[in-house]
Amino acid sequence: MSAVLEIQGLEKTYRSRRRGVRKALDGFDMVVEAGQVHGFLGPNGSGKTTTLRTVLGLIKPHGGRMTILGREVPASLPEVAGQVGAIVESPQFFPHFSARDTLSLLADAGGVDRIRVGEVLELVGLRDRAKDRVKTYSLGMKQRLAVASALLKNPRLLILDEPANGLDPGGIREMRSLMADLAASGMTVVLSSHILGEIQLICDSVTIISRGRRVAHGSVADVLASNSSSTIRVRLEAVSDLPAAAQLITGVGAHVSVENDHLLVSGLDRPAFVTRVLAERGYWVSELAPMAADLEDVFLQLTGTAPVEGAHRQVDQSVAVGAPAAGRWGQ
Ligand SMILES: Nc1ncnc2c1ncn2[C@@H]1O[C@H](COP(=O)(O)OP(=O)(O)OP(=O)(O)O)[C@@H](O)[C@H]1O
Repeated sequence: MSAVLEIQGLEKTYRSRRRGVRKALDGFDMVVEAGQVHGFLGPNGSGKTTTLRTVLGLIKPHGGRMTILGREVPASLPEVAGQVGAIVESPQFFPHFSARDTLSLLADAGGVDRIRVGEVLELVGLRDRAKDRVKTYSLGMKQRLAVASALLKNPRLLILDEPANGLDPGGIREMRSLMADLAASGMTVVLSSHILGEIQLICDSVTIISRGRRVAHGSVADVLASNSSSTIRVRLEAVSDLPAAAQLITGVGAHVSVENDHLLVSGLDRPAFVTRVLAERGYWVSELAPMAADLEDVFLQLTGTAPVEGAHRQVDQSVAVGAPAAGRWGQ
């Protein structure tokens, strides 16, 4: 596999008289392989938009290296720009234009054959409303139009900031299948989103950013596996035996919590040991199951943004958890 987008050690510091100095990107790394749908995740204010805007040459970084399709950017942006489609922050459209007029105008300006307008309208599901004025569109329909405009050039790399924003459940599902179709056609898609269940369904790989640094990356399966705790759920044939069983397991060095109808056990190298310890004392295990973490669990854990009872987390309050990855090119 070859990388379509590589970022190494990206630095960006914002300075303003009122808010002082704010380090938005602090040595950030990211690698996106060809043909993948790559999820870019992070809490509010963690640096996602700054990264995407920097990649697109809209913001000047203070350090680091970036390549798109193997070419250094921003220096080579003029050469690669024709192969990159992007929506970063909701684009504004003329409210009195129809979707077809809007896309025709953009096609003409970008030297794209007008035949492509009909194709992208079909792809994003706007064909039947293409002649209506944009001002009559719902938020989700405007979002579809934005995606259509990014697809006009049939780009090799498509970058979408929150593409599912404002879409209804049916629209989200359609967006998911559109992403899958685009990736199947060879396009590489990078999408930032806060809808983690959706990312888990759509994406082949992810990068998680927290406080301007990468805290996890890789295939969704690997990120889940390497960040899942080794907690196992233990059920017994008799619920009334749970407290005594908990004591026994604690006695062999595991950490145990007693839940309603099961135990949660962690800190054991060999989970099957639980079965033996309990069986020896006549307690019969009816279930021994590893607890599967989902992307939301991992995200909350890595970014330190899980809700805390009685506290109102402030946007900059994510905790730097875990060291940033080594960040060599091509990793
Ligand atoms: N123009 C700017 N001037 C000063 N600070 C800025 C500017 N743009 C962004 N920041 C700050 O940089 C940090 C990163 O912001 P950024 O918009 O990249 O986050 P984000 O991950 O895209 O957040 P969200 O999920 O809320 O869109 C934040 O603390 C933000 O306040």
